Amino acid sequence: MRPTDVRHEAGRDATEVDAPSRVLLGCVADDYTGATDVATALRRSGFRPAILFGGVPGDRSAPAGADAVVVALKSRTAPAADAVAWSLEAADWFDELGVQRVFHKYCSTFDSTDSGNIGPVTDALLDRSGARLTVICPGSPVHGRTVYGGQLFVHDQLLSESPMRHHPLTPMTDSDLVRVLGRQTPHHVALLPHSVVRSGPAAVRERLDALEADGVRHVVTDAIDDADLRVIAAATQHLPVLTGAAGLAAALAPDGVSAEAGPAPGAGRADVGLPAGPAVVLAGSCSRATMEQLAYARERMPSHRLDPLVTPGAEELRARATAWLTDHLGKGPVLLYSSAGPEERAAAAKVFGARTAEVFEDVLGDLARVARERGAHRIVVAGGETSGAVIQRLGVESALVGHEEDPGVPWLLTPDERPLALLLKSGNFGRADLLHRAATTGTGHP
Ligand SMILES: Nc1ncnc2c1ncn2[C@@H]1O[C@H](COP(=O)(O)OP(=O)(O)OP(=O)(O)O)[C@@H](O)[C@H]1O
Ligand SMILES: O=C(O)[C@@H](O)C(=O)CO
Repeated sequence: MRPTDVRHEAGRDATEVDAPSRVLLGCVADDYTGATDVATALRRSGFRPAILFGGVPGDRSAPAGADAVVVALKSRTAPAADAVAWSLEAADWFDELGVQRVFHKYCSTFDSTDSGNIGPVTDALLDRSGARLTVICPGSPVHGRTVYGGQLFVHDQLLSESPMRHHPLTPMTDSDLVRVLGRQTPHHVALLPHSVVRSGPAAVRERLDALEADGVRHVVTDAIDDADLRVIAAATQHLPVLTGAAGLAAALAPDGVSAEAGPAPGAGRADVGLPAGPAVVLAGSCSRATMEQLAYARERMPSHRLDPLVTPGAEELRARATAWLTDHLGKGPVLLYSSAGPEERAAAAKVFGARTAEVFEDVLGDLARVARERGAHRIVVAGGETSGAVIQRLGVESALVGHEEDPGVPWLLTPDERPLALLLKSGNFGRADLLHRAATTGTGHP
């Protein structure tokens, strides 16, 4: 399967014929659920995005019919040098496609560590473009992420007070983004305060120019609602590199001029048909929303927990889960999960040590492969890293972006004769019934 053998169009009916189109925007996303989140935001704002998993496609050609391409990487927790190299490779490809703007998509909760990777990747993209300044804009009101005074809020909590402080891979214990990014880059970081954003695009542009003249490279932008993001989008049309989360992407506009007006009503809303057939939910996310969704789903569908205390070896864990899956698949939607709270995670770490996350990702990825081989038509995954492992193991290179099941969580359809429907859910996204709903809607199962 080559990405160009299929149509990657996202905003139209899947039977329409693609006309060649110019790729206006290249987006490099640091994880797979983040890539689907930004692709669906672009779709909402009127773009026709294509999503490419794992890096630049082998034949380097433009996906047919797309005017935005999203390269999904699994680079959020990779060594910084790898994250930089993969992102630059994507940027080189964007150049070949004639792309004029690059968007670096990272998590709306700024998931990163002091060694990267938001700072190093942004610096590398800026160096390459020759631009001297960009914005750092994780605010994404649709997901409850706002920035005020440079402090990142998750709904009504500071980031450092939110459950993100317990994240297994990127615990976020500081809400001050100027400070957080300042530890990831040797360059000058400054704040664009909300009072300036509220003054409109001309005031923002004037402040950005002044900050650039002062040698500032990274400008953390306050944004508390979509109107703020539209102002920022309108004021940064001259910048070749933008960075942020889906909120800013949704404020961009394909024609580059209507950013302040917002998307056309109904843009990108058409539903895609989902294939019928066995459905599997695989969860590795330990985030709060996922835990609530698991509690809801466990009461309504058969489930199996990957529990290292019951099977204290990776192969034993895999074998038991595989046997359970093959026994239950086909009788109705099933759920397999490793997700656990802080205490159970500490217990898991005693069994698997530094390899804990890797073991769960590996086993869940393998279960996806087994499910697909045994006829699953629908795979729902919770967690960005977990989604990366699943997509890699399934060998999926590209997908059509369909309608959103919940905000930021679109259906993806593989361009196969026997399409696979995938729902890659960011850890903290979705309503409590999302996993169950996604596994059952239209399957004839309650
Ligand atoms: N019981 C467990 N103990 C320790 N680590 C676990 C356990 N279960 C899963 N993990 C690991 O925790 C990590 C969760 O990250 P993942 O990105 O999948 O979810 P998330 O951070 O909630 O999602 P997102 O990145 O979309 O917000 C994975 O690497 C997973 O393997
Ligand atoms: O921005 C977000 O919160 C998500 O798209 C994400 O990146 C989760 O991994």
